[in-house]
Amino acid sequence: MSNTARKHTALPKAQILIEALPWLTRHHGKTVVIKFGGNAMIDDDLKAAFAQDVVFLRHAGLKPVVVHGGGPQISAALDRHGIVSEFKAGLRVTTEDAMDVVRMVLAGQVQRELVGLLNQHGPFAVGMTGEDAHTITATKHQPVIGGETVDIGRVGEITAIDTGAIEALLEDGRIPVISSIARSQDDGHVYNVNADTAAAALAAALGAETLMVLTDVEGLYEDWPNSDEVISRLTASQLEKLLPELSSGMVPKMEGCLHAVRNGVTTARVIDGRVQHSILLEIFTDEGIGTMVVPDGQGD
Ligand SMILES: Nc1ncnc2c1ncn2[C@@H]1O[C@H](COP(=O)(O)OP(=O)(O)O)[C@@H](O)[C@H]1O
Ligand SMILES: CC(=O)N[C@@H](CCC(=O)OP(=O)(O)O)C(=O)O
Repeated sequence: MSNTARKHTALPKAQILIEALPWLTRHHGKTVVIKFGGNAMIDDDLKAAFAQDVVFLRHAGLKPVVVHGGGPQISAALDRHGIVSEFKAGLRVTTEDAMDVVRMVLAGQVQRELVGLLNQHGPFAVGMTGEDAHTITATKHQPVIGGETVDIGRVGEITAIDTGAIEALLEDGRIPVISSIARSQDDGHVYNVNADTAAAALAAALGAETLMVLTDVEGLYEDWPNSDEVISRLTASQLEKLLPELSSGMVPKMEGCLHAVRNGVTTARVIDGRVQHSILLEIFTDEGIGTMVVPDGQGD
């Protein structure tokens, strides 16, 4: 191929990079908390593409922080240990024995895998749990279901976030990868925290620009499970009205998005993690591809 022909074939690629420039300019130096849900970790290609996207953001001058889930992986491990998985109010009933398995799977398996994938691109990822350096502190969560307080074991309600360790890592150019386990403020043990809740609390405490929640649906469906019409944008107040109608995994996700935008985060997005490079797709589309939650007063 001649030099001129080579230049011509490269031109569309240059144009694509330039198209991303406004987004990259707006987000330069900003912190982005990305929650990777266990249900979105479907196959190796998808996980590898996720790692590429996160490293891309890091090289583009953003500060990505990864918070990961692992619900299905925990359920499979509990099953192998002969422990039955039960959820109440969208949260896993976590006995002392189950807690050991939760910690082993999140910190020893899922987090290690993501750290390994990210570090194929350079010495970036550092794995930690909310226990480390008092990053996440919690007390026993006691949900009220049907008017009664229910004991769901070692499930934590976040009471404090210390962003010191994460900020030091970001300052050093690293990518923190955080498992949703909290230290207990009550005893010497640990608590199981829903990963969406942990990601939202961290996004707010870090003053993140964006919270991106990658899951296994296109976004928030308007009338789930009857229709697949995705709500593309909603304000905090609109979301608040909708919360009582939501079910299962969407409850902590949307409560988290609401908490984030009510506490300084500019946008919270629920996006389809089953789509390869879904994070980069957000950069190239103005409104994004999933559901975007914005603070009140922004186009409502
Ligand atoms: N209104 C809704 N829109 C989309 N999904 C919903 C809705 N209500 C409940 N869901 C359920 O929430 C699930 C996502 O939450 P979850 O299973 O906890 O995923 P993750 O592992 O990514 O956190 C979806 O797969 C869907 O079954
Ligand atoms: C208290 C509670 O329910 N904790 C979750 C933590 C993992 C998680 O949230 O994983 P996903 O994001 O993949 O759902 C659990 O035990 O499944």
